[in-house]
Amino acid sequence: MTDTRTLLIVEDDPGLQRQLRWAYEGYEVVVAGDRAEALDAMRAHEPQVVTLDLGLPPDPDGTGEGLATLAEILALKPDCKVIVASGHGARESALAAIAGGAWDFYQKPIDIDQLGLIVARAFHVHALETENRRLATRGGAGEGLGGLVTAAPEMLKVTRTIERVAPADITVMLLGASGTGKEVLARGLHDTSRRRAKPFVAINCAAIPETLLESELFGHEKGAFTGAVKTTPGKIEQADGGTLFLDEIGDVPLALQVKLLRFLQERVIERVGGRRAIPVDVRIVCATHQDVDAMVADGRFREDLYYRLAEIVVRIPTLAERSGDAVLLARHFVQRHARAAGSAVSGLSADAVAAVEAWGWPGNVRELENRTKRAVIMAEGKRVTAADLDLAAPADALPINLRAAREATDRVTIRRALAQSEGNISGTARLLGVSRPTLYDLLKSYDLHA
Ligand SMILES: Nc1ncnc2c1ncn2[C@@H]1O[C@H](COP(=O)(O)OP(=O)(O)OP(=O)(O)O)[C@@H](O)[C@H]1O
Repeated sequence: MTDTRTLLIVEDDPGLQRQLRWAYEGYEVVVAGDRAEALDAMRAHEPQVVTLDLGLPPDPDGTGEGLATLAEILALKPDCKVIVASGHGARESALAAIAGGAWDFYQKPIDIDQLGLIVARAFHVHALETENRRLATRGGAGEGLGGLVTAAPEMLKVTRTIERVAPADITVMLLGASGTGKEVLARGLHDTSRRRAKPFVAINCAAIPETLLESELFGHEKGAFTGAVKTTPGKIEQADGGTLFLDEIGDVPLALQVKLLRFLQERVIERVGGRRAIPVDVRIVCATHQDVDAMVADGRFREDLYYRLAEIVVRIPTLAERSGDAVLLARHFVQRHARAAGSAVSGLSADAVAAVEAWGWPGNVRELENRTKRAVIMAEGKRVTAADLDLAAPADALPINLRAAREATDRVTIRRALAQSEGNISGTARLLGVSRPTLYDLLKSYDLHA
């Protein structure tokens, strides 16, 4: 971990190199003359900000070499802010550079003061972004709507939509893969609506045999069929005044779809075996992991019912599509399950974080929850490891440089030693063969806690 602000200047003109090297105060300035030197400097110095001349040898009059250098810099260090200098065909090359991930551009000839302002702003933005990432991975984001945990912009957009539609009595259809949190969102919607004091009733239409689904939904009168020993209100009636969540709506058979449609049009139900029309006031939220559009197209789902149910359609991203959420949720579940199990496990090891980030999460949040629950029981140390989560270590990509590799190893080793000595500093220092002050320095610089 370094707090040094390092600026890499990629410029092939020796005169300009000299001028720029001494132009800025407060940064460690490194200069490179071509692509190879620039990449070496990236690995050696890890600059936060780069100024890049697009006209580099062997193509000093074009932009090809500069753009290729830009791509390689960003592949090594995606958070790096690259400011490109364009001389020739300024507009087109600037646009190409921005499309290629450059943060900003300026036009040659260079105005040192103006460029200085752009560079200073780039450092400022980089520092802010780093801090935000640090807070997010520390678990800075809290629980929101219905106990939902997220810090991902993709998911925050969904929760904002839910909050916006909650007060109106419109029907909402949630589309998303299994385990993405459709029921959590439906409950969140109910809790935010004016119906919150009334019941929230959920029914999974796929989990109930077709023959029983009708009476589950609409209820039945005593003697309506063999085994109907007493009159029983259905889920729709139970939800009166509140919200009915129809999960896996795509699994409702066509015959029952007709009855559901009639209820939505007339807002009255008839129990199985009954003759009385009973008025019911419910708000319907439904969900499915199936492609309802395709089901409507080939006649497996009634189009008229679809339009009644889907006044608003909300698509829920998979866990893999929510940037940063897998680690955030893993931390959340580890804490929750550890508390519930009375376990001393308090977090994730570095290899667990890497494995959670690399995993594709085909079973979404439910899979993550199940794995962390099991891992909390399996964990031997204070932190859950990748092995506890039963996740293979991610493929070995070469880290940016030896220093980064050492830091990763240091972190893992320090965490293990801390776990073994149960957070005792003297014990950990002894295990690691370093003095207490050295250990304190390491903990501070790696932002680790005993
Ligand atoms: N963002 C989240 N924050 C906290 N817990 C979550 C989140 N998303 C899902 N969960 C938890 O994950 C589990 C699965 O969520 P949920 O049942 O809502 O998914 P679903 O999409 O309705 O799944 P299915 O379609 O299989 O019924 C639940 O235990 C839920 O509490």
